Amino acid sequence: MLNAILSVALVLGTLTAIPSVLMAIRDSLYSIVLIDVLAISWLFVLWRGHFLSFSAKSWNFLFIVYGVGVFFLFKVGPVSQIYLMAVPVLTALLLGLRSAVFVLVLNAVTLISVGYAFDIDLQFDRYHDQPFLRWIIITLNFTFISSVITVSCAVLLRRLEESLRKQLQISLSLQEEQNSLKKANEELRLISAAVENLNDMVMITDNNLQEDGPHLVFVNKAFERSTGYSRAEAIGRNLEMLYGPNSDIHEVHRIRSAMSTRHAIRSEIISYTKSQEEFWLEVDIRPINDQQGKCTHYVAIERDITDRKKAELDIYRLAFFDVLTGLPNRRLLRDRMGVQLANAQRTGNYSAVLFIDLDHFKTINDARGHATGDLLLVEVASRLNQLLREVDTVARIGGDEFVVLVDSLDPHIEVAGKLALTIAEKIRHALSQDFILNGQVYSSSCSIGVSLMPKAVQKADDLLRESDTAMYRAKSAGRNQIAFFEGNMQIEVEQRLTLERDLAKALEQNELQMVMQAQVNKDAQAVGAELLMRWNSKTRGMVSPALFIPLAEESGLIVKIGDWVLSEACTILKRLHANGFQFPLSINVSPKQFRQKDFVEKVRSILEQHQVSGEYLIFEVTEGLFIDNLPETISRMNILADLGIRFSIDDFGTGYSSLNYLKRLPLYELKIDKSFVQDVPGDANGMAIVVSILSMAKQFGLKVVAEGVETIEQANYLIENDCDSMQGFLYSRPTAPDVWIANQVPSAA
Ligand SMILES: Nc1nc2c(ncn2[C@@H]2O[C@H](COP(=O)(O)OP(=O)(O)OP(=O)(O)O)[C@@H](O)[C@H]2O)c(=O)[nH]1
Repeated sequence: MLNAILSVALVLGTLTAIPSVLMAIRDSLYSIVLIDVLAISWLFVLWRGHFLSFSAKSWNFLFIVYGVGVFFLFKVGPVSQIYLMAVPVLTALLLGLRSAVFVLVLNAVTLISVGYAFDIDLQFDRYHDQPFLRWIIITLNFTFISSVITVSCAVLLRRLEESLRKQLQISLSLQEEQNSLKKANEELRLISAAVENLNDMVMITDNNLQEDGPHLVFVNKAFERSTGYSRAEAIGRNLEMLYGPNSDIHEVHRIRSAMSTRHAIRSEIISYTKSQEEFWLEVDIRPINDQQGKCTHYVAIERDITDRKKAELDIYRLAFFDVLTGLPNRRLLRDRMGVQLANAQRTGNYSAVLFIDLDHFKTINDARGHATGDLLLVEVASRLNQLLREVDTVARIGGDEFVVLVDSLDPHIEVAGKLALTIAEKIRHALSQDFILNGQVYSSSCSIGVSLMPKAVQKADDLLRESDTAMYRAKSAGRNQIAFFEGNMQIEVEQRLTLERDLAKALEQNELQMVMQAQVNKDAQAVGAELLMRWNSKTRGMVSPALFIPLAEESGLIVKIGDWVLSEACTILKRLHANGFQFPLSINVSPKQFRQKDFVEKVRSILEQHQVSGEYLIFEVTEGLFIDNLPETISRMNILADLGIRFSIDDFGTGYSSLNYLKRLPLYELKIDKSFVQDVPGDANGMAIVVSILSMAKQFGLKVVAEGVETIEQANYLIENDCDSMQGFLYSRPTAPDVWIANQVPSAA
């Protein structure tokens, strides 16, 4: 600022000085010329010189103006006051009010002292007689105006300065804000570029948990790449758009509940792409809060972990499953045994461990090669899996060794042992059926060791050892056997085994025979008869059918026995016909026999062989036949019905009891079980059952035979209610056909 004032003063001073100097020269006023030149030169030196400080320069400049003013006071008079007035104003401008006051005082002193002392003429025409008063008035007036102008200037300057400072501050803070805004913008640009190009999926949702919210407000490129949804398709939809049928519902609930309570959550969940392909996602969801701590959004960072999950699964499979058969291996078996043992100890229910080892497996390996041996092992695994329930475990623990874990059999050890034996029998039977491997037939068998749990202080390894020991016992007893670790159970097994062997022999040695029990109408005339089997063993005497028939079913002997029964029935029929009895014979057909693949063919060939029409045969089947594969059963029944064979449901009302199948089956007759017949006419429940069976049979157009009729009251009740025929001790005991015929001859003839 000072230099600007100096340059203005220099230019204007020079311009003012030129005419002044010329006129002074003309009037020979050389002192004025000298002062003008001196002042302009000094000004020039000050303007150019950089050796003085600001205040020194300012005081020099002020001194020049003051000096010129005082000089003009002497020489010129009135014009000097303008110079003198300029000095305090400039002082206020350059050095502040305090210095300006000093200059004002200096001016006043100069005016009064110089003016009064040298009686300077200032065109003030009054008080010439009182020169001191005159100079006081001049000085006061001058000082007054000069002070007002100086102070005004100083105040103005200060205000200006203050406002300038404020403006400077404002502009500084604006600058700062602009800088931080710029920085924030830059940061934002970088962050959004990073988020956009992240390999992880980033999804941001609003915080609307009502309706179908929260809704997506942002998804990055990785999301579009991984899911196949475009940004436009995803925005506005729910975060759960990625979940599907195999997403764990518990995890979905866990995520929902964390979001509803504004908590962060991490989860792993199966998700779906737009084209419904499954993939695993690791999900990390966090709430985003504003400055007041209120949740405004959620950010979800999700990563495709399908490969990791697959690797985990592969590792798990390798660690816990047998590669060849896919069955659990020894490690998983031991785990499950541990769990089962704990359960058994808690519930008191007995379970069983069956240790199965194939007999002479080495021979197949040696004769047909390892690959065929492997095929056999796979086939064995599949048969075992088919036989057992899902809750049971089938494991392969080495070479040709399999272990079956059967859960919760019964709270009583004897019952549990019997059940375990039945299962072991089923397995032994299943594995002794021929295997077809690569088109060739192989026969095999197995030895089974059984151990029951829990026993005191028993561990998984103890159980395995026990069943293994039992298995070796079965091997040493000749293979294709079952052995129990528990001694008392072993006795049962042996009894059963000998009974089974004796039964097989009984068939060969003609120890089995058929007896006949007539079925009569209301007039006590035979309209049919049921053939019943008897076993008169040479060594055991009469063996109860209740004992040997279930055994025959479990061991599979029932099929052979069934064929024999059919043949026998044909022979008996022919004998009856020859003696003039034209009624049909009922025989029992077990589900196992009925389900044999070649059953229909066998029936056809036996009928042909004996030259007997199917019309004279009634197959009594139980309701259990209709539980599995009903369509196949119906079609087989229809084929047999085409041969003339009729079907009767034995023990009706005691089993499956679904009326649905009655409509769909080619049935001829229902047999009321003797347990209901024995209750009539005394028991209200029994009567209700019998009456309802009779009326239902009528509705379906079926005949009814009542079994186990022993008293005349029972017979009368049944006749009164229109029962077609009766069978029981009241009319005849089961008798050998020849004896029956002989007894009937007089009346039949
Ligand atoms: N094919 C095939 N064979 C195997 C496998 N693992 C073990 N083996 C063979 O299985 C056979 C097991 O034989 P053993 O159980 O000891 O004897 P075995 O011939 O079955 O006779 P017994 O058990 O005494 O009736 C051995 O020959 C092993 O080499 C496998 O994964 N695949």
